[in-house]
Amino acid sequence: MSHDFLEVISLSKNFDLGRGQILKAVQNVTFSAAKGKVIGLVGESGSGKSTLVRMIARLIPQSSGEVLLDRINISPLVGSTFSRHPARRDIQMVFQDPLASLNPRFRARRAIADPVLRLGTEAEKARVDELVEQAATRTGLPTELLDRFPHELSGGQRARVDIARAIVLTPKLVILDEPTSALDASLQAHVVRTLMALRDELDLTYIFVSHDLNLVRLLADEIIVMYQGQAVEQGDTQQVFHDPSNDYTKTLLAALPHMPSQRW
Ligand SMILES: Nc1ncnc2c1ncn2[C@@H]1O[C@H](COP(=O)(O)OP(=O)(O)OP(=O)(O)O)[C@@H](O)[C@H]1O
Repeated sequence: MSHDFLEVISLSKNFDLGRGQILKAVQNVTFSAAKGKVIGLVGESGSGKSTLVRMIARLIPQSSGEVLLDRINISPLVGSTFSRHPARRDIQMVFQDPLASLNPRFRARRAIADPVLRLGTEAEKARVDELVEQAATRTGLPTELLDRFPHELSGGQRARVDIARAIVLTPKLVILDEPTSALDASLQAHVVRTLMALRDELDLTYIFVSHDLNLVRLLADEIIVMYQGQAVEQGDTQQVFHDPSNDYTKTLLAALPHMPSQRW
């Protein structure tokens, strides 16, 4: 039977707010992604995007539902249990603000080496310097910057350190949570081009979380629109943009300035 590389099945998350109040942050979201595809996840603030991707990355447990990566059901594993599982290295996340996610006391070289030292095989650990330099080169970070601390780098360079760290062990799934939102438009375009080149080179699957519908339109093969915890619209990106079925999506799209549908 054919299967998609990533399968998310009816995934839900309830937060107990106390006093009998339950917040349904994510409700029964189902989607799948083939290898090498980019899934764009959009929706307003509070719609459940981060909660959904944090469950997929096994940072938090789901209330119900399943996540399968390459047919392995990883949904029983979370946090430290997942960190010891062989599938852990296959999923990496890139966060919104590298200054917040990078350890200020680690030079870029050490930051990028971190997944190798924690999750790599003995053979990979033995060639950590080579792997770090390869990842830096792949992400367009000049290797002479590897001995700098995060505060000694520009925003674009920090974003590249974060991406290099995510790809150093050549994962299969990379979750990008608003990775370029702290950057200005021209830097954003550079970083996005780098991400697309890496996707092609390493056959990565991306989940790209963004407020920016125009960016998602250019990048994503498929799109999921979240609204109040539910996936209210999902499907082929061009189809969703040309013929949205859901009223909320129609409102979102009507608010967009016209953009040519070029690719990066
Ligand atoms: N640990 C938590 N405890 C209680 N409620 C939470 C928790 N984490 C998130 N929420 C709530 O779940 C809902 C979804 O939040 P989430 O961060 O997933 O949204 P989002 O779409 O990623 O928003 P943003 O674009 O602002 O990052 C929000 O109402 C949020 O307040």
